[in-house]
Amino acid sequence: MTRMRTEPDAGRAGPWSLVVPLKPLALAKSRLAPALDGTARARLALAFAQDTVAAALACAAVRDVVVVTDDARAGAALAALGARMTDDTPAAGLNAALAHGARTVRAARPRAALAALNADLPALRPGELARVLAAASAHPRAFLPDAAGIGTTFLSAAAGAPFRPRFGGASRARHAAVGAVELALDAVPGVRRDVDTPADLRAARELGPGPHTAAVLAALGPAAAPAGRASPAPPG
Ligand SMILES: Nc1nc2c(ncn2[C@@H]2O[C@H](COP(=O)(O)OP(=O)(O)OP(=O)(O)O)[C@@H](O)[C@H]2O)c(=O)[nH]1
Ligand SMILES: C=C(OP(=O)(O)O)C(=O)O
Repeated sequence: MTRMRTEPDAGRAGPWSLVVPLKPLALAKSRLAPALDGTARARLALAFAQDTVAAALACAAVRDVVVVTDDARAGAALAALGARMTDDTPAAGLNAALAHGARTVRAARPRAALAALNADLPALRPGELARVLAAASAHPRAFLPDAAGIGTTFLSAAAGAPFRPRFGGASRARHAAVGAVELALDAVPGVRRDVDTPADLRAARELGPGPHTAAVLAALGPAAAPAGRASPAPPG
């Protein structure tokens, strides 16, 4: 059964609907296990999602953010920021979750401009996301590779274009193979910096994570991400 909240963001000016997938927190971020126990991983997974969603909602080009998740605690925390929630498709995986989120958006607005954005971008800045969305507007379908250059953190389908998510592992090549245009943008490191491994977490800390992640890292202490600063991300 799908639950949708009322639209707290109805009336926002931006054209883009973002679809943000989020696994149940207890299962998320398993590749951080070498550095962090399950409780810490769940806290960080939620903080990453909060910083991602807060930055997305602060971007003027964004009309609304739809989070696809079965996690009630995460859903409540992200709804409190102004995101809309929809349930996951049971055990069908990431691309099915994204397709479901896209259908949910387009059920109400069939030609809506859509973009998938990973929930693990703790150093996302609204200004960087605005540059990515502006560049994506020039193409029916576009994507941004992750910081490692192997995966994808952002995939768009402009108004009326089909949404063809092929996330998971080496998705950069798959998104190119299905005809999405790779965006060649400098200076959007926060949009590309997904956090999968302890090294990624250190890199995000050096970029400057948002306030939710910074607070969790401070509480976890230096062992969580030894190098770099933990101050909140500056605006823009
Ligand atoms: N709704 C939903 N989101 C998913 C699913 N699988 C992955 N995601 C989300 O997709 C994004 C990218 O996933 P991963 O980088 O693999 O994140 P993860 O699964 O938490 O990390 P690992 O456990 O290390 O693989 C994150 O925002 C995940 O929460 C799924 O089956 N359903
Ligand atoms: C989901 C992806 O990869 P990862 O799980 O490595 O973040 C991806 O980049 O498509």
